[in-house]
Amino acid sequence: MGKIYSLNPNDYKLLEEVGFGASATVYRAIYLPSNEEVAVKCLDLDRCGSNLFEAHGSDCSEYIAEVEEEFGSVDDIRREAQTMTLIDHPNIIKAYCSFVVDCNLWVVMPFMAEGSCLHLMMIAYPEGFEESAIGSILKETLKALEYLHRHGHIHRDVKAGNILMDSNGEVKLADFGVSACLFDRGDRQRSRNRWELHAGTFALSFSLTCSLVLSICMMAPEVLQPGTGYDFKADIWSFGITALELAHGHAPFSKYPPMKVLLMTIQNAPPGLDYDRDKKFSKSFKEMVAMCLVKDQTKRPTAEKLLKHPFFKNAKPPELSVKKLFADLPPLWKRVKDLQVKDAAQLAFKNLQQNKRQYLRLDIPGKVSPSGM
Ligand SMILES: Nc1ncnc2c1ncn2[C@@H]1O[C@H](COP(=O)(O)OP(=O)(O)OP(=O)(O)O)[C@@H](O)[C@H]1O
Repeated sequence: MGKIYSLNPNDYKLLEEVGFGASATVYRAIYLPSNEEVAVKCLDLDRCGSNLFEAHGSDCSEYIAEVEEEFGSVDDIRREAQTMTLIDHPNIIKAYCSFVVDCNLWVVMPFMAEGSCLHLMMIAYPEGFEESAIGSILKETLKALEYLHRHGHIHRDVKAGNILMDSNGEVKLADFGVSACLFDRGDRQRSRNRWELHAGTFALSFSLTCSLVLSICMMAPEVLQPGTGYDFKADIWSFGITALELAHGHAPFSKYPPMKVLLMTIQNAPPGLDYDRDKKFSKSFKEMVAMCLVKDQTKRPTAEKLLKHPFFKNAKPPELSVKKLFADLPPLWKRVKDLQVKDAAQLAFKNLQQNKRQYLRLDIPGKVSPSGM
């Protein structure tokens, strides 16, 4: 029997913010009864797809009733949270417990002291990691996918931002906010499918965490195309894109607007590692990525088969190749704070540029035209 965690929010002392996503903020926290370090993911239900909460002010019961009517019962959501607690694999973040606090869902999980691969690249490796670290990170992630697929789950959000690392080099796949159970039947699956809008919008789905999926760069062509079914092979595509993300520091097409990414994913040849430009990477790595990024999903390998590829057979244990990535860096909360400051500065600069453009376009009294007229 695993350890039991209390469902009383007062038993958790929230400390620094260590991550933020489309729908959640993640805190380092102390579980007071045992003085244990944990992570608490606070999902803001207000940011989950609709703005129902705004319409109801602070009346949470009315809000939850409306959520139930729209998306299925909150009991279903709780049941799915239970499934998360049953998942048991060394490369998958397990939820210890979850409960509703006001209009937030709190998910308590192990604290991964080095945060996500995405944050690490943003702070220290803007051009991506070296191949030996990539091999270890991908192998651990693939073991997690093999387990999930074997148990009938599709993760649906495989990306560098969902691969977490601990200070001993351990790697775990996180975020089941958008995972779906292949064995799901009936109303719950139907209500979820109602929220899967394809081409023309972002692929958007509602499940346990009401997550809004904006990770369009990672999505397989069949996921983005209306009317095409998809299965666990969609994770293999995202896994290939994640490999490129780790190799270059960003996903292919990430600088384009979502609609363009959607069209490029459907119409263009699949992205990959370039034999000339990516000289520093081995042939075996390039081949492995090319196997994942095949447009015809039936031709992509299963996770089980991919694990047998020579690229993974030769991968180093993560405590050798991953641990050294963060050897000289400040603690996670400090890195996250630095990123937030950088983001705010970039936003301020963008606004300034926009105001300048507006000023040059508008006929503002007292404005001196560039020609001096
Ligand atoms: N257990 C954990 N330990 C340490 N950091 C974590 C943990 N879980 C999440 N984080 C950090 O918080 C960030 C956001 O978490 P998460 O991806 O779960 O939120 P989200 O709202 O679902 O994001 P998105 O929808 O963009 O994927 C992660 O990228 C990671 O940096």
